[in-house]
Amino acid sequence: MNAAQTITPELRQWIVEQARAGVGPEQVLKAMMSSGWEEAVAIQALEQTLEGYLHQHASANSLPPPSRVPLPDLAGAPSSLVVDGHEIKVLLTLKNPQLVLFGHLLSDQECDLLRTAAAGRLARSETVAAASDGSEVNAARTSEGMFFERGENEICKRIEARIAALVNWPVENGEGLQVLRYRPGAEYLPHYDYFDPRHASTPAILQRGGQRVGTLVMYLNTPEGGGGTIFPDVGLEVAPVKGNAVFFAYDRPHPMTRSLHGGSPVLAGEKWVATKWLREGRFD
Ligand SMILES: O=C(O)CCC(=O)C(=O)O
Ligand SMILES: [Fe+2]
Repeated sequence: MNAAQTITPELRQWIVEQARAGVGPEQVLKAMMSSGWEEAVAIQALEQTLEGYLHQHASANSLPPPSRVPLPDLAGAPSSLVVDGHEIKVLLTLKNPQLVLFGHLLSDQECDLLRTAAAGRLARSETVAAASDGSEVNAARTSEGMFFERGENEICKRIEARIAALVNWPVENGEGLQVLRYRPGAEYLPHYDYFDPRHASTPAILQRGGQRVGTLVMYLNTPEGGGGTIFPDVGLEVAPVKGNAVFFAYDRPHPMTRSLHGGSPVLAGEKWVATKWLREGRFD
């Protein structure tokens, strides 16, 4: 850095004032350069000052700090990714929420194998209880479901390895696959998948693997009608198509991630999904 151009407290304050007044960083940069700042020094001043400001703002507003999240490698905007010889289509991406729609993540045969393996073990779905420890049956969630242990059988192992490679996240940080079946009329009202920091049961849940930071919902069949996965904050509805999967990541347990989502009511036929939740740390 040019020793003659130091970032004084006055300069920092001026930069923060510009940000508060809604002046874009490009304009601030332009103003700094026209008053004699070298571009590289000005950019550094801007970045350092605004980063510090954002952190202070976050802690003052009790925002949890961000964590690393699982993400596919989409450098070069590929139309497909090959994972272990299996070609997965990239059909749609969103930045906020961080979301990717994959095509053909599972083969028809893999979908059928998972459904068959799960069918005999389905029970009415539960959600985390709001007040006490443990879980409870909830009117917001009218599906039936079951959990496999991680690595429980060959089909789980194969799919878990594919997911880990696809989103660059250790297999050990994944929960066991969950399979859900929705009959006509069944739905899952909009919710967040992270554990609510305000719930009494959350600290105990977080001891095993930390927060959830990503979700992959895989469609195991194509319902005749309804059953899309909705993201109300951005007005997105993902059509449930056998073998496709929607992935979304959330870097902190906060609505600012826009990761609110739900399963809209099935109108005709059944809807089957397998959900994979990814934790910050090892889920042992
Ligand atoms: O069924 C869906 O489309 C969404 C499922 C879901 O949100 C979940 O399993 O957490
Ligand atoms: Fe969910």
